Amino acid sequence: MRYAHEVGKVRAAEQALMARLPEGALMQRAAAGLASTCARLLPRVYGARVVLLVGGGDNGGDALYAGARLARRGAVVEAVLAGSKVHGPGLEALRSAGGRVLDGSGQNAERAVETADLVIDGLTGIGGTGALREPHASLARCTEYAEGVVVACDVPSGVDAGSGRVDGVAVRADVTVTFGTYKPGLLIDPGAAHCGVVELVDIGLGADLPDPDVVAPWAEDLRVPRPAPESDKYRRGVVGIVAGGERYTGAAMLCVGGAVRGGAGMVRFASSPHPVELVRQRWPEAVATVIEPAPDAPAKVGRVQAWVVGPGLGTDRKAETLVEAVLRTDLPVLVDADGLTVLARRRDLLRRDAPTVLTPHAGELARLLGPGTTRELIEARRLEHVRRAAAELSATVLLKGSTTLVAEEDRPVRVNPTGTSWLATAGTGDVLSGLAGALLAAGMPAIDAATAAAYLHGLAARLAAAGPPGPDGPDLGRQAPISALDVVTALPEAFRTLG
Ligand SMILES: NC(=O)C1=CN([C@@H]2O[C@H](COP(=O)(O)OP(=O)(O)OC[C@H]3O[C@@H](n4cnc5c(N)ncnc54)[C@H](OP(=O)(O)O)[C@@H]3O)[C@@H](O)[C@H]2O)[C@@H](O)CC1
Ligand SMILES: [K+]
Repeated sequence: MRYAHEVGKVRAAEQALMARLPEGALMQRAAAGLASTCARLLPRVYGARVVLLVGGGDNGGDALYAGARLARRGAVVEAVLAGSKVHGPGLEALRSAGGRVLDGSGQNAERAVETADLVIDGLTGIGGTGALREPHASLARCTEYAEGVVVACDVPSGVDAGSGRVDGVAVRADVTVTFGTYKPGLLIDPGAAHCGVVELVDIGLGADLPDPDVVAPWAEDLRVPRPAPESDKYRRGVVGIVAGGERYTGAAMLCVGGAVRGGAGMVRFASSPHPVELVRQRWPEAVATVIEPAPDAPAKVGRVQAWVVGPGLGTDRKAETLVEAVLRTDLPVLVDADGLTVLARRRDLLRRDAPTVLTPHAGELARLLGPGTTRELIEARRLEHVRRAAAELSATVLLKGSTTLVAEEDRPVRVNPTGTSWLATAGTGDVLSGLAGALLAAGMPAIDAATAAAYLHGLAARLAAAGPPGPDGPDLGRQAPISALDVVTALPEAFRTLG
């Protein structure tokens, strides 16, 4: 698991620790970690050309002290100072070690950045707010043309450490060396996409840090239920899916596919005649039943351990009757797609005792949260909105997007680390809801089922997009377009990667 803390909590922990340490000791720990990563990234420190981009705060101080350490090992270190403020003792240390200062305004600085063997970005760290101002923005921009390695100090400048938001220009680092704990913005896009490889340097904050605000699981943190020899199909979990209609059948097919390949002991599918016929043909392992939109519909389907309702269902009165009927059961229910649109006008249906999982994209969440919230606002501040949704809707909320987030009230938000840009294609959401429904039916707690489903779904998409693995595994650098059905097909391979 990678743990991330909000900026305020990082500062509080730093304060507490600093009070027990000699002055400047913490910054020296940070600078030592940064310098040692830089030294590892360079073929040879002696004679290497290193450029420091230095802002006016402590982030610039870290860069200056790290530069001084590299200069003492024989690197040729030049600092470009952004603005008139600078960390005085850090600059003094660099100068004493033989480093020099370049004029930050001219083409000199740009050329130095472009041709250096390594650039350290120390413009802004956790103290950066809003879009980068000049000359920071221009300096950040010229790192795009850097031929050498770009290493961000703590946070790529221009990325909001607390949320991952990027307003305007931000440094795109090859490596980010972060101190003490991850910051949420290093795990959540668009910020996460600017970090490259993130290295965490232990500066001793551990005991002073509270519980994390955000966590990102690794494969080994996820446990999916594995059938024991004595498990029959009922014990493995039966998932009921209410999806599709006479006009839209694809969503139902994909949702059932996600559930079948998601390890459900049995899938019970219920809909109107046409989708039922199609599901029988494509997924003979599912038990498909024609239902009328009536309050007793769930009882007619047979016994299940969890429900999925919504994909391709439509949003009319009939759909509303079915969503209501399913939510009135005392079983875990996952609501997706059209079901969420229905819920936006019937939030009263969310008052229930059994777990409810909602899987909206930003547009659907905007409708659910009501007036004043737009899709754009949610896209820009995903962490804040997924938390708010979990609290206001009393549900486990999985917010889909380039970084999928899973939130439950009073728990750290989970960040999904898998996925690919090719996943943003029609029908993949239906696969996800079927898969998550299967895991819910297997008895996983709602937040774990949603987290594991997002992980497996994103991994299956990556495997499908990368094609058959070569001798070194899947080549993720050469991905191709995929369909939602390809994701279904790749699910078994994704399951095999989990312990
Ligand atoms: N505390 C500790 O013990 C430890 C802290 N550590 C390090 O300190 C870092 C935090 O340092 P910090 O608090 O000084 O803030 P920092 O990230 O340098 O940014 C402030 C500067 O940026 C500027 N600025 C802001 N926004 C801007 C914008 N949009 N565009 C342009 N400029 C902008 C702002 O200017 P101002 O707005 O004040 O004019 C000010 O000059 C942390 O990330 C870690 O690296 C480590 O050494 C471990 C121990
Ligand atoms: K930085």
